[in-house]
Amino acid sequence: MKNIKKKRILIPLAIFILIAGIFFNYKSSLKSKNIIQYNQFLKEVEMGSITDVYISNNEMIKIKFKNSKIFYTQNPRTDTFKEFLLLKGINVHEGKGPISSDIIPLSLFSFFIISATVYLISSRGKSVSGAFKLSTIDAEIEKTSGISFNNIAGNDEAKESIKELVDFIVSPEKFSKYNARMPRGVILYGPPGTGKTLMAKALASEASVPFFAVNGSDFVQIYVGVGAGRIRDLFKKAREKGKAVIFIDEIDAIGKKRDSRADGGSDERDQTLNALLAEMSGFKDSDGIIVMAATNRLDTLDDALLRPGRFDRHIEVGLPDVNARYEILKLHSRNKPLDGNVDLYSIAQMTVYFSGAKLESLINEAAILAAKENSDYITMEHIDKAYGVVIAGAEKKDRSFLKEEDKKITAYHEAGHALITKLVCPENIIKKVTIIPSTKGAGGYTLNISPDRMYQTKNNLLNNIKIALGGRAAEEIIFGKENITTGAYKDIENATKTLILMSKYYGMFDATGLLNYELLEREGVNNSQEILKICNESIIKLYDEVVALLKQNKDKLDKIAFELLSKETIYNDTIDEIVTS
Ligand SMILES: Nc1ncnc2c1ncn2[C@@H]1O[C@H](COP(=O)(O)OP(=O)(O)OP(=O)(O)O)[C@@H](O)[C@H]1O
Ligand SMILES: [Zn+2]
Repeated sequence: MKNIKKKRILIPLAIFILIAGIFFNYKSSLKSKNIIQYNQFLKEVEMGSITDVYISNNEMIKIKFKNSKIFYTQNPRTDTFKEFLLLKGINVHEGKGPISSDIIPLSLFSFFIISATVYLISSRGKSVSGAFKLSTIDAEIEKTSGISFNNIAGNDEAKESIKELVDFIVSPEKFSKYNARMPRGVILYGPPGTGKTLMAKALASEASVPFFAVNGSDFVQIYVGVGAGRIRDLFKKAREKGKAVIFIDEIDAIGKKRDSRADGGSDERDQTLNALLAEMSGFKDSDGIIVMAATNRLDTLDDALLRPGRFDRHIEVGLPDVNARYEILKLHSRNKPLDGNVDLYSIAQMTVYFSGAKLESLINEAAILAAKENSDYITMEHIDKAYGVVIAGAEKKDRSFLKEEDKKITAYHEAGHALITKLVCPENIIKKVTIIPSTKGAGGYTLNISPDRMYQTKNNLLNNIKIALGGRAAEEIIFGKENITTGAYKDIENATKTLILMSKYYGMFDATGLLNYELLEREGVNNSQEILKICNESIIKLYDEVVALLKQNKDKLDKIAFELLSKETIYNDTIDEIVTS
């Protein structure tokens, strides 16, 4: 009896001494090792003399030179440090870095002691609560304090939708009292680096709840059943905390549509997906847990994920337009010494198709260049140089490569849609015209809202076709018949669909009469030539009318295109102003 008591005191004491030993050993090993200044480190990186960097959370990080010598330098703790090194072709290791040989025996010994303690405690009846289970995932609670919606510029609509969720987490009772179904799953979709993670963090932070972040790919490429176990574990952890935001980045890894998967779907993924769906339907509305998932493409996700009660809120997070880029640049240069000659608005203008992440890295790259030169300020020259670095580091498919000419084509194409809308359907409201690509359109898009009607008249339908043709017609007028582009693909598809409906089902053309051609076909009466003829004749006539209309109003077309080129996104009032002037 006495013996055991003694042991209980001895063990923590031993552990304490050991840990202290390791700590001092580590500190003194740092002291005795070579430290180089961060400036010097950057120079060495440029010269290509560094092969490996071990990123950690420590104050100093370890670096390995070509000649295998080990040095330490200050940890810059910037978000893009890793990418910066990778772009320079340096091997980056995350975590603590290789344990130096002098620490290994001590570590082994302390591991032995700790294991023994755990064994002792557990043998006294308490369980180790899955601490060493394979199925646990490192869903650590990430720090979100200090991140608020103010740290996110642009994407106002997405921000508004997410702000609404704060209330659902903070006071779910308010909604459950009315039996209102609380949103459980939210999907944020849009191009990489547009701030999806940032939005999820801001939600957790503003609601003051823990934030659990995992990546979809953490759940695959492991043994069957483990992914599902990890999901259950993640939710268990979150539930233990009460309210929480769970963030699953790259949900595609577990939630891709079956037919689009290269492997035709694996049991492992299905099990993981099922576990996720089961967990999501498992918690009560009043729990105050929200699951957010991020993807670059909504259309690749399995429908099972998107059904009501699951991820039924879909919020688009798009690339910033020029004003949003200006705001993002301001945000990220707030704590940096900018020279007076730096004009952030003109930088915003030259960074079309840049994501927030890319703008952040542009500013950071410029800061590194300034630091290397020991310059007091970050100047426009640094930013120009950094622009080259960021562009060069980007992949080919990246849109920031798009030339000025493409921007002009998109601007005229969208201006054509907008102008025809106002000319043929003045009652329509153009919510937004933009040349920034999104999921709504490959080039840009024109969001046009017609008044609600019970029926569509023949005239309405013909006008819709004209609006669709406005894009191509503008291209032809401005750039010539030989230079029309593939950008009208969707427009032509829509126009064709409408014409087929009008002739085949609605009986709207004299030439094809009041007949339902589908029924005729079923009865063996094949009249598809008639349909083809009327569709083709109609579209030629409509297109000619659209071209004539645009030619008559070419000054307005130019004005709208010009506005689009300078502002990238314009709204109804601007267009009305131009059209009615
Ligand atoms: N709208 C924005 N306002 C301010 N900073 C932004 C914005 N968008 C992106 N950033 C910057 O880019 C970084 C990366 O953004 P984040 O990780 O949130 O993007 P993401 O959409 O989740 O990207 P991914 O799809 O690659 O996961 C942010 O930490 C921030 O510094
Ligand atoms: Zn179009």
